[in-house]
This record gives sequence, structure tokens and C-alpha cells, in this order.
Amino acid sequence: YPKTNLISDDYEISNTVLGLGINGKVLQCHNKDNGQVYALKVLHDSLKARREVALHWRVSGFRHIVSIIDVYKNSYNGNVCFLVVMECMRGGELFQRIQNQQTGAFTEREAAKIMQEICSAVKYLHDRNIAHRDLKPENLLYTLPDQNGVLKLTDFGFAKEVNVHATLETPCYTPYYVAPEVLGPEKYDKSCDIWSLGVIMYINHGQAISPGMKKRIRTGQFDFPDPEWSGVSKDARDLIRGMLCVNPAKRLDIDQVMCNQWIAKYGEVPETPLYTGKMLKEGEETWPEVQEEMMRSLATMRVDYDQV
Ligand SMILES: O=C(Nc1cc(-c2cc3c([nH]2)[C@]2(CCCNC2)CNC3=O)ccn1)c1cccc(C(F)(F)F)c1
Repeated sequence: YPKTNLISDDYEISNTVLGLGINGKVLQCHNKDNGQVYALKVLHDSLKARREVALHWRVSGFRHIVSIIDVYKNSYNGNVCFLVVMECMRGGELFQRIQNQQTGAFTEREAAKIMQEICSAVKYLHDRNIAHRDLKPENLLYTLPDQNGVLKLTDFGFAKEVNVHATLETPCYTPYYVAPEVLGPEKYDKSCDIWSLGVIMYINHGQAISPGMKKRIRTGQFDFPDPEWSGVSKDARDLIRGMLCVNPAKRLDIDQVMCNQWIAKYGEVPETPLYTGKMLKEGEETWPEVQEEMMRSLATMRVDYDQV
């Protein structure tokens, strides 16, 4: 349960802003006892904030999820806010890493390792009936800036519990007879996470998500143009097709993704150099558009599926 003493008893809060989240901003702070640096997310009390804290707290501690150290519930002149102290991820965001990839080209095996790490975080959530619903490169951070850095997922501002009523209200249904609509739209929330994984993997392979890209993906007309895709393994392309499948009911689920050879045996994926580094460097000016494009797509998916 959240601590109710003032956070300033235990932490020195710096005004270094590390970033802005959906429900609040992220500052740097350090613990007065051990002098350690942490990240602090300030959330003004609301149902969304309580849901974000509750869900993040439930999954904190998994290797590829940013862990929560402490949660304080403090009130400043009347309004209550939640103060979430997290481990400080010093390695920055995933694509900054790939962008300034110094040591030679970014290879397909590195892309496979990254995907395996993100997919294991998504599997951990989906197995607990939680959909993240805001999977994007900016929410994937490294613990350290060097090769030992571990990739972790953060920002549960859009996360939600799914399939929750399937277990409560209809305990008696036999899974293979129940009509899809009985399971409710929630099951689509998980499939929107899979779609995001597909886009992340597609970008990882050096495909700039041009504005036209979203239309092509939604209509399933995206392709694997040469020369970027010539060397990329068939497993990888089949996996992307399965994750970017337009019909959410036909899209792969996280277990099918995890057992694809490209993910399961990422250590054996050929070290084919990918165009990502070049694309992210050259495409620097298009990168913000790409991010906006992804934000819009995620927002539309959240609306679509919530209305199903
Ligand atoms: O962002 C850093 N550390 C960090 C950051 C977060 C963090 C949480 C959230 C976010 N970051 C974002 C910021 C905007 C982009 N999306 C992610 C929005 N939502 C969140 O919930 C959590 C833990 N450590 C960082 C980067 C480089 C150096 C350092 C430092 F110098 F402090 F070591 C910290």
C-alpha cells in the first residue's frame, strides 16, 4: 500500500525532467539514505492514475519491466497525488540506442534479441490478463548505456485488465463453444499489443514508417521491398506478417509469437546487417513523424477495440 509520509522525508527530488508520461511527468530523484539515483513519476490522483499504479505494481519485478521501488500517496494543498519511485534507467530509449549504433551495423540477431526481450515482457502481462496498449519504442528503456544494459518496458498509463468478466460472469462456458463476442472487446486489447510488436519489429528492420505506411498496414498491403529485406530471414518476415495481420482475430497471439523460431532461437539468427542504423540516422527528420504516426495508430486501435 502507498506510503503516506512525505516523500521529501526519504528522497531529494531534483527538477531534472526525464520525460513526460501519459498521466504524469518523470523526474530524477535520489534516496537520502543510500544516495542512489531513481526516477520519480508524479501522478495526480484519478481513476486512471490508480489503475496505472495498481497494474504496474502488480507486474513490477519481472526482468523486462521497469521495477517500482516505492509508491507514496501525498497531498499538496488539497490535491492528492501518487509518487511512483522507479529504478533509474540510465540507458535511454530503445531507438536512441539503435540510432547512435556506433559499433558497425545493427544486425538481424540484435533485432531478434531485442524482440525476444520485449515479447517476454508482453507475455508476462498477457499471461496475467493485462494489456499494455501503448507499446512503442519510447516506452522501452535500457538500464545502462552499454552492452550490459537490459531492455525494460514502462508506462502503464493505458494498461488495462482484459478477459476479466470472462472468468467472473460466465464461469460455466466451455471455451471452444463460446461465441467471440461473449469474450468481449477486451480480447482485442491483447491483439493491439501484438500489432505494436509487429510495427516495432518492422522499424527494427530499417523500415521507416512513412505516413502512407499505416494505411498499407491496415489494408495488409505492406511489403518487404528490396534491398532492405533481401537478406532478412523468412522466419522474420512470416513473423511480421503474422503480427501485422489486419484482422485482430487472425493475428498471432503472444504464445505463437514466442514460439516462432526467429524469436525462440534468436541466438542462431544470422548476423545480417540491417538498414536500421542508416535509416534512423538518415531518416532523423522523419523519425518524429514516425512516432506521431505510431501514436495515432495506437490511439485509433484503443478507440476501435473499446467500441467493439
Ligand atoms: O529516462 C531516464 N530514466 C528513466 C525513465 C523512466 C520513464 C518512465 C516513463 C518514461 N520514462 C517515459 C518518458 C517519456 C518517453 N516515454 C517513457 C514516459 N512514461 C513513463 O512512465 C523510468 C525510469 N528511468 C534516463 C535516461 C538517461 C539518463 C538518465 C539518468 F541520467 F538519470 F541516469 C535517466
